[in-house]
Amino acid sequence: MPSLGRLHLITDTRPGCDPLAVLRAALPVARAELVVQVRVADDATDREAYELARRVVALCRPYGAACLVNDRLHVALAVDAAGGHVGADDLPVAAARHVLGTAAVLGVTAREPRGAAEAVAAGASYLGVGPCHATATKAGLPDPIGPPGVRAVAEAVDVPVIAIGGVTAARVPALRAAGAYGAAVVGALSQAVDPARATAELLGALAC
Ligand SMILES: Cc1ncc(COP(=O)(O)OP(=O)(O)O)c(N)n1
Ligand SMILES: Cc1nc(C(=O)O)sc1CCOP(=O)(O)O
Ligand SMILES: [Mg+2]
Repeated sequence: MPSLGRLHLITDTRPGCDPLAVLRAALPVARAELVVQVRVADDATDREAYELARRVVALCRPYGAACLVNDRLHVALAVDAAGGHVGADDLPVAAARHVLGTAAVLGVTAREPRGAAEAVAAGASYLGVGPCHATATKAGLPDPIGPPGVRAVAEAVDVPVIAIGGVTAARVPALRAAGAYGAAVVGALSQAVDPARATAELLGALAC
């Protein structure tokens, strides 16, 4: 697997959001440190997911940034993305690896050490671990695990741990100290007044 970027930007396709504008601001700042995960609403069509992913891949390419597709691995393959991300309601990890092939990046959601180790054994390249903090971006999540929960997973696996859920630049140092390799964000960039500056702040925190 090529080296994984530390800052994962997950597209925010809620009404009023402009994920491509946020991406255009973030890319020149983060370049190959950026991983863009194309995530659309569950009721979005495959065609909508494909069109967004196709644009993201094209924007990322000149910067060497990777594009992953959440849930819909056929879309990842169709747009020649670097890989995908799956969780408990998606294809099982081994099946996802089979679909994507050995060279692809495969992210898997893990919330505790045992599930994390199983995901790695089944083919995960990295783990999305959270929710680290409370978040208004996604409903129905379990209680936040905080930096101690991140540490428990990070100590159980040998793949990069990407902290997710309520991540801000101010919260990154504690997550890094707990063993997180990087962080995935929606609101910290999508809701930022100045997404380029917010990108720089997150990257600065992740570099320490
Ligand atoms: C980096 C990262 N971590 C966790 C998730 C959550 O994935 P999942 O549990 O499959 O939930 P949905 O995002 O599909 O609603 C993620 N997408 N990225
Ligand atoms: C998509 C997603 N998955 C999570 C998980 O814990 O599985 S938290 C989350 C949303 C993260 O958004 P924000 O950075 O705005 O908190
Ligand atoms: Mg999913």
